[in-house]
Amino acid sequence: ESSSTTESPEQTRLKDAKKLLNKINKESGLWNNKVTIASWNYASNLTKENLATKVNVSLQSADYVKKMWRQVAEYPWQNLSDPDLRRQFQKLSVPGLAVLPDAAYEEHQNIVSSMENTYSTAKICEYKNPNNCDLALEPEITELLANSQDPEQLKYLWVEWRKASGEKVKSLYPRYVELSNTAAQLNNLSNYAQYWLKDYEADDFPEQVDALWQQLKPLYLQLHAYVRRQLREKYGPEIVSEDGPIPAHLLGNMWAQEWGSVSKISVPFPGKQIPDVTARMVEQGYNATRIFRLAEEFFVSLNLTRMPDLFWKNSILEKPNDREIVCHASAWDFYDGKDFRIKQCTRVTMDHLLTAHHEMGHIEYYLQYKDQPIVYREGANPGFHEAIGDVMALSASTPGHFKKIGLLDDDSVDTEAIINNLYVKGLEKIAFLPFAYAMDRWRWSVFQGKIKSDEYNCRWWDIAEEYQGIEPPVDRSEEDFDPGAKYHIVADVEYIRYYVSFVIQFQFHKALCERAGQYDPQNPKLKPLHQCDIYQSKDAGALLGSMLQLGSSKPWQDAMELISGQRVMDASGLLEYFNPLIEWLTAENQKTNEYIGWKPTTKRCVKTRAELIKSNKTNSDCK
Ligand SMILES: C[C@H](N[C@H](C(=O)O)[C@@H]1CCCN1C(=O)[C@@H](N)CC(=O)O)C(=O)N1CCC[C@H]1C(=O)O
Ligand SMILES: [Zn+2]
Repeated sequence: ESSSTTESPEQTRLKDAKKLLNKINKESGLWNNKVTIASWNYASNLTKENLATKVNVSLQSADYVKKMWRQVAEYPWQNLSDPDLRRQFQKLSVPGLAVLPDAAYEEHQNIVSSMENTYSTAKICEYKNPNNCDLALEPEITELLANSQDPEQLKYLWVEWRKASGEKVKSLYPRYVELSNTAAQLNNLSNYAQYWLKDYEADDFPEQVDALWQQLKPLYLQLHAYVRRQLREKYGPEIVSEDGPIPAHLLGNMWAQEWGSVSKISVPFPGKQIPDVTARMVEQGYNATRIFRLAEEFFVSLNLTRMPDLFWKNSILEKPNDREIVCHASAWDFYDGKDFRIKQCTRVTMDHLLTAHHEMGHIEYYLQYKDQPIVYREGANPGFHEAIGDVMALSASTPGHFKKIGLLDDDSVDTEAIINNLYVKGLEKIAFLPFAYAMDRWRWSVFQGKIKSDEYNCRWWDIAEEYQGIEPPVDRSEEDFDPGAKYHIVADVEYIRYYVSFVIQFQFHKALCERAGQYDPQNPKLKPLHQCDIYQSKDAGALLGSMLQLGSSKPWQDAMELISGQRVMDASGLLEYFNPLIEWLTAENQKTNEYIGWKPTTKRCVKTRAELIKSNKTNSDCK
């Protein structure tokens, strides 16, 4: 008999398309879950067996992805009338590394796992004590680097870590680059840099990033000049020059990516309180669970979703003492709408309290978009995912909030206290920008073939000097591989997402503060942006939640408009937040007639170490 509904051909096509997408969504959800479980098992117990299982499951999943990819390629989805269905098919048509031929995919998996394993298990000997060679990056080396004020010890830690990590993976990197680029080309993209940049849905995204840097660089130059002076007064002009780059080992962080540790020797008004709550956390008996419960309480106060029971059951919040794991903190989505975890070798410090908020921001995003199709269970762009936890921390780490939760006594907001607070925040947020930019400026050039494998290290230092104004504590050569001393390089994780996050998190902060009634754009002086705390604002939580629920179902420009009313990244939030600090630093640098910027480094980067030894010998001869 004739069909009861007079379905148009287009309606039939849409129905078929939805059926296909539902099938793929179910299957890919199951495969993602299996792969994530195997990856978690390896990352939380670095054994050969767990690696074999992880690679094996990844290969099986890749077989499914290739089949699905061919099915999508043969399906006429491009002219479907429904833009949302087209967007889902578009994302499915660029599945990533899994479309490499099996042998190549297995090799890529093994190379990245091997580099990450080397990094995660690397140990060095204690300074001046070759009997103890059991120092790991977390917590030992990180804490020594943050707290030591012995430049020779700092230099030792900086050099030894690079020998034990980057140098060890140097030989693997060219093949990783080659395989990654092959995978990109199979995805119809010219190279792996293009593959990473596709998630930002803007052909001019590198230009957008550079435009923001041009706007923010003046802030960085003022902070850099002031910190260089403080370090020169501390360590002397022999080590810290008046107008050159800053020696990287003195900045309290293995990669000079955030300089919070130097606040104690350089804060503008030493008599005034610094909002470093580490001591109070230790005094009050904080432990890992209490740190994460505190972070959770902030999200719940906004009426966002609390952590599921499974989160507390399955997460690893402390470094185990019976096995090797990847200690670098991370958040995990198991794609079943129920299982979400954090793995963090938590220490009782303010830095780890902020990291806990960062990681939980990822979990909250996973929870908010858990009912989206699998292809949309991502950030609006990767920078959005990195920003959420930090936005919470911008409120949770104000002196006013710390006082509210009993971690700080003096939350005075006189000018000097404000400058101190903004200085500590600036060492975390402003110092980070050129580091994050440099990370992918180097990698984009490597993937685009502009940096060859025989110049990896010296070009890395050219870029670090150009953007960060830092120099290595000792001469370097192409026998070193300093990029490989940073987690995201060995773990195949794109980094411009953090640069984007550190700009847009202030855009989000400003929008949420306004929605919370904590900030008036007509009268910003009433409650300055840097004192805003959105804690317990259900209105702010509702606005944020509505953006998070989108996942990547809409272009990020739509998500940005929903939360902030703008459709672009805009540094004005960051500039307004730090304005009092920049004015103070500029005036201070003028007073001391500080050289703003840096002249070329005198440190060398050459082909071989032999060249350095030879030239050092000739130098000492002629002295
Ligand atoms: C400490 C933090 N660890 C990452 C993060 O949380 O982003 C981990 C490792 C790489 C990706 N990742 C994840 O957890 C993802 N699964 C989250 C997601 O994409 O869903 C980190 O690396 N940070 C924090 C600020 C600067 C940077 C650094 O420390 O250099
Ligand atoms: Zn993150």
